[in-house]
Amino acid sequence: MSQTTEVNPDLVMERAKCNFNVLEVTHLIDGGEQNTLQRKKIENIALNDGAWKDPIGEEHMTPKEKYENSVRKTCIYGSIVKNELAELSGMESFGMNFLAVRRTADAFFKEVTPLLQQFGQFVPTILGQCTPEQLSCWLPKALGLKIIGTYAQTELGHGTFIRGLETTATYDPETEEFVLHSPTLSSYKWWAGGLGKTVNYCIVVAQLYTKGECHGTYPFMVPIRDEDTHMPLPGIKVGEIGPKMGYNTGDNGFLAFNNYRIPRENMLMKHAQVLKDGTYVKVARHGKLTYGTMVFVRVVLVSDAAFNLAKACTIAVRYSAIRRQSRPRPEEPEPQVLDYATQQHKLFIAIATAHAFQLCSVWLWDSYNVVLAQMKDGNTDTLTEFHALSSGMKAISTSDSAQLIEQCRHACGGHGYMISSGIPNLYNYVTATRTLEGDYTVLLLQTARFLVKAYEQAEAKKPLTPSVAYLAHAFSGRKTTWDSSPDGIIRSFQALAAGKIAACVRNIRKRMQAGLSQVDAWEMSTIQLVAAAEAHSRAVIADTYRREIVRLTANSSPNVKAVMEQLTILYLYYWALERTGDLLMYTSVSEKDLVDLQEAYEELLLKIRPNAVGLVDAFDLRDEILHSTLGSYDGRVYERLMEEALKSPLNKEPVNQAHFKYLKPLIQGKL
Ligand SMILES: CCCCCCCCCC/C=C\CCCCCCCC(=O)SCCNC(=O)CCNC(=O)[C@H](O)C(C)(C)COP(=O)(O)OP(=O)(O)OC[C@H]1O[C@@H](n2cnc3c(N)ncnc32)[C@H](O)[C@@H]1OP(=O)(O)O
Ligand SMILES: Cc1cc2nc3c(=O)[nH]c(=O)nc-3n(C[C@H](O)[C@H](O)[C@H](O)COP(=O)(O)OP(=O)(O)OC[C@H]3O[C@@H](n4cnc5c(N)ncnc54)[C@H](O)[C@@H]3O)c2cc1C
Repeated sequence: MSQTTEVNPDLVMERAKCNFNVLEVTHLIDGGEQNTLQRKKIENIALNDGAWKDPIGEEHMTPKEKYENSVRKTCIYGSIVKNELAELSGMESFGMNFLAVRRTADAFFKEVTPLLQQFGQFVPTILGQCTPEQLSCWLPKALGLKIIGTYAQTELGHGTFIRGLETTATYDPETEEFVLHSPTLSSYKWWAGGLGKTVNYCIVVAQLYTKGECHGTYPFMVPIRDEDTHMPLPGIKVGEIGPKMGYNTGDNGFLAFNNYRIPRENMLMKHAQVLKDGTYVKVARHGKLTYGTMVFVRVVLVSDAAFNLAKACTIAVRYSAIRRQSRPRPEEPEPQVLDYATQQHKLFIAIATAHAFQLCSVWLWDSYNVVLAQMKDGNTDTLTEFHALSSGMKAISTSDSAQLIEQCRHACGGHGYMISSGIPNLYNYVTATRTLEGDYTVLLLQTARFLVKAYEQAEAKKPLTPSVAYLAHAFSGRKTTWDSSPDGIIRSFQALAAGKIAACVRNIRKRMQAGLSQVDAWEMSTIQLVAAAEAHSRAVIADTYRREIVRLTANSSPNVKAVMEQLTILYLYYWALERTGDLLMYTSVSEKDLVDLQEAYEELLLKIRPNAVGLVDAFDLRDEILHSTLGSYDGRVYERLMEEALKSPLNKEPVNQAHFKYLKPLIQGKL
């Protein structure tokens, strides 16, 4: 942890007040002491020589300078973490090295590296979609950065509806090549990260045509720029899409093909093949295995949501400890804003949520590895449930994380609005993750498809998979009895998810009986279906968080156990209070129970308050990674804000020329 000599006295006081061993919680979050040591080792290698520093503040650079600076730092960073990147050669290796690379990358890039997609999607797609021969050809090149690539699926006209993509890959048996073509403006590839200027290769998702028949979308490895001159190859039109809310150093791009030819071997053929004569051979047992990269990235994004939220609450809690405002008791000094109950209400749920998502992401990752292992043995039975689960968790974690990061900004008042606070960049990054890799609503509707089918299984008394086992109790005809214990609240969350799914099924059936088609009845019910999928995903998250904390703290010291338990219960109370209407509908909760719950919630905030700074210190986020004037370990907030203000190019001269050119003539009435 970085410590400067002078630490703000309020933070010194807060750290003295903390009653648990901060390092023990850090180990818990990292998944064990060895992981913490390994992470710190990589952080030291990547950060200690200051290579992440910018010549001038990135926010003062032009877009072109920002991009070039980001490429410069990518090359430095890539050479520093070369060994760790090379280890990403198996999807199972999403361990501490991957997470440490992810964390340290944020010291180098306030927005993103143009090579994000090289490791976020290009390498994972090679790993998941290639035959062994293709893998041995492309993986070493991609991992060794001999080729730089991205993943171009989305088009100007379609992102969500993959089956609607228009780019075509038509097999020509005469030359044993695929001809890639963009027939319309809406078929232009759009969005792929790094495509604008950086990459020379691209995995392109296109509609496969052979022998006059369309076989759906498949990925193709496509060289788009000359490996020597980096010029776009003939038949390729490529460029950058322009300024965005965030990701501005990521050169997202567009791409179009004019009857562009690639060898037959460049179709990624793990799940289907086109033989030399043009015969199409389907290998995969499950129709959606070509969507595998998306499933992988959705799992990664849950961990990313946790990490970014941890950063935001570290900033906001440390700042709230040093910020003093208002004088409710005239005889006393102004309190730290962290002492206001409303401030605690804004912030402590953010800490608890960061823990919840972190633990869920590890659990989801382990479950994913089980699914992958089964698929290696040819068994795809669990993929459907996993797709529903990962879709729901990705949707909720990215959306909640973005909302809570914004709440952290509110908690920092005016200074939170400064770019130098670090929060705006965090928000701009995370809010995009709600959309990319599958939009929030769209993914929850995928979860809902699975839930409706699971409900029908339960109704028919057929066996249920673990994440929906609670549906077996949905047919008792009685409201679930309210019980404010943690297990009782989780049962209530499951009851309201079950109630909402049942209501959806009833509505769909009613509408179909009234003459609507299945598609129309489903469409009319989608508002409720999204709510049901949200309730289900929240029940899974609450249950997983609680179970994992109980398991992980079984041998913890008493105070660590206590504070971890308090956060878990806070999470449960918070969401119960957010959903009082639903609880009244689907459980026996009474008005008095809810009044008691609100009171218990407020008391819990008071109990957590002395440990708040210790809790965010336990995330162990180095100042270099936080990039925040408000959130540094030493709490020298005002000094840092002033230092940053003086870096503004407008402060380089006492009077700006605009005064003489425009204002003075206006003042003198000469305009
Ligand atoms: C040197 C520097 C180093 C720096 C290192 C840094 C390292 C950092 C690492 C960073 C990590 C991550 C960064 C990631 C950045 C990501 C950027 C974003 C990239 C993108 O956005 S890429 C584009 C993503 N696009 C999407 O997600 C599209 C969303 N749409 C879909 O997923 C689907 O099309 C759909 C909406 C789900 C519907 O598809 P479709 O119409 O074909 O299917 P149906 O609705 O008809 O359903 C049929 C049937 O299939 C089931 N199903 C659907 N999808 C799946 C699936 N994926 N798996 C399994 N089953 C699936 C569905 O449930 C139906 O089943 P049923 O018939 O009901 O039984
Ligand atoms: C920063 C960023 C980086 C990206 N990087 C990449 C990349 O590297 N490669 C790549 O291929 N793509 C990339 N994308 C694209 C991204 O995957 C898509 O934008 C995303 O999947 C959403 O699709 P869309 O834009 O088509 O939204 P749309 O589907 O057009 O969504 C518009 C609205 O319609 C709603 N909607 C759509 N379909 C339905 C439905 N069936 N039912 C109900 N509502 C619906 C949505 O909920 C949303 O409210 C990136 C996007 C962003 C923002």
